[in-house]
Amino acid sequence: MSKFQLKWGILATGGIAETFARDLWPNPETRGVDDIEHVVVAAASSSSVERARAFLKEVRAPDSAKAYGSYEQLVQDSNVDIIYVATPHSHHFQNAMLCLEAGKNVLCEKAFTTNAKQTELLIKKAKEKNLFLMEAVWTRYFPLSVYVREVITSGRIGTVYRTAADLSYSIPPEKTFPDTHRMVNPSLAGGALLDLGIYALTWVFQTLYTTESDPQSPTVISAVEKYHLGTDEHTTILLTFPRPPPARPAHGIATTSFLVSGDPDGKGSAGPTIRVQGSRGEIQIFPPASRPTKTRLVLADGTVEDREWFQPGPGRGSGWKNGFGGDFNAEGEGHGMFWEADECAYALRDGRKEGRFESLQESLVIMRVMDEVRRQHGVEFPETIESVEYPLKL
Ligand SMILES: NC(=O)C1=CN([C@@H]2O[C@H](COP(=O)(O)OP(=O)(O)OC[C@H]3O[C@@H](n4cnc5c(N)ncnc54)[C@H](OP(=O)(O)O)[C@@H]3O)[C@@H](O)[C@H]2O)C=CC1
Ligand SMILES: O=C1OC[C@@H](O)[C@H](O)[C@H]1O
Repeated sequence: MSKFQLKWGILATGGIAETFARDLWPNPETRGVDDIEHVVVAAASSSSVERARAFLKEVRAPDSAKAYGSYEQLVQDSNVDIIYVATPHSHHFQNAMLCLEAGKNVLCEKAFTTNAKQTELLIKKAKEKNLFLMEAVWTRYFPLSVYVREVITSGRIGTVYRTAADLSYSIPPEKTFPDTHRMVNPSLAGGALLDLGIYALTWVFQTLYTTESDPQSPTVISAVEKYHLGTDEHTTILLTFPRPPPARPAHGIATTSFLVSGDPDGKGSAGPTIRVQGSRGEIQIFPPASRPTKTRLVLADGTVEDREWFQPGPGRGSGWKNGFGGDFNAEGEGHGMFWEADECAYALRDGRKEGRFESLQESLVIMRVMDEVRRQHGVEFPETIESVEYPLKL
């Protein structure tokens, strides 16, 4: 059987670009996928062509892969099918628009853009150009997430009325990050919400929003503590999802923080970081919410089902370059970014323009929720990165 080969261009050469590109290297058959394959054919760095070249070597791209010293050159490469955008949040709109304008399909890192208006414009451009566009919320594509959604749609836990989800790390920003770092810097659209909170929102949405036949935007109430730079460091969001009567509304509680940890000992001893609660039981997901590997189903009839979700390898994941995440994969374990890459390959092979497990509409609604949280607390970014003007030099 001939395999569909997806040719990737990597835009940026930072921490997650490296992790993602490494995950493209293992043979998909190691995860039971035998009809597609990935190859990195090009990478671009905004700093230098040498950096792009070194990156290609680090991620074991073929010798034929092209290195570019600018993103503008990368998008002109006719051998590239799809571009993975891995710059800071602040730059996603400009970078993804550059790719779409040049006729390239795009997988863009989370958070999709700085604000919802920018996301709207990307969606419009992708539609106009008939291109594939997807926010890289990798967690949605894990077999674990597929299982959780199936537990819900099968009715095993009854009607789901509440999801509480958290992604928090005890990383006091003043001790962990220089003010210029993308995690805290307003000029790079930093803060807990866009970086980590989006995973808590992902779990709330993929359990309360996508399962509804007629999904509606939730109402938003929030509490935010700000870091001295004005970005958020400790955020709690309460969402109410309306449902057509006689069903009752569902509540989502999404929390994120740099001040406390959802997994203090790093072993899940503190318990689940996500609880999806229905009228007949609940499904629990253990930390971290971005890359969980353990679930527990607890039903009112006494059933308890524990499952482990190994990320098949080989592969090596890397955490944040500044060291607080570190390498957290055992040898022989993949990082798990290949599932979203596989989704892109299937979409391009089959002519789909969106990912199956998060529609562009849903990405947009989540961006609107984050806009609303920021609006409620005056969390503002510089005008240039909130701008919907394109092109704009940042
Ligand atoms: N899915 C996941 O698990 C993760 C996702 N992410 C997401 O990936 C994105 C990037 O994060 P991460 O890789 O950790 O960030 P890094 O800071 O490690 O890398 C960002 C890269 O973007 C490029 N870049 C372009 N312009 C700028 C600029 N003005 N300032 C800084 N970098 C710039 C640089 O590469 P170059 O010069 O070579 O172009 C840089 O190396 C974010 O959207 C983040 O939320 C991050 C971590 C995990
Ligand atoms: O996307 C992410 O997931 C895991 C976190 O470690 C990281 O900060 C974030 O960007």
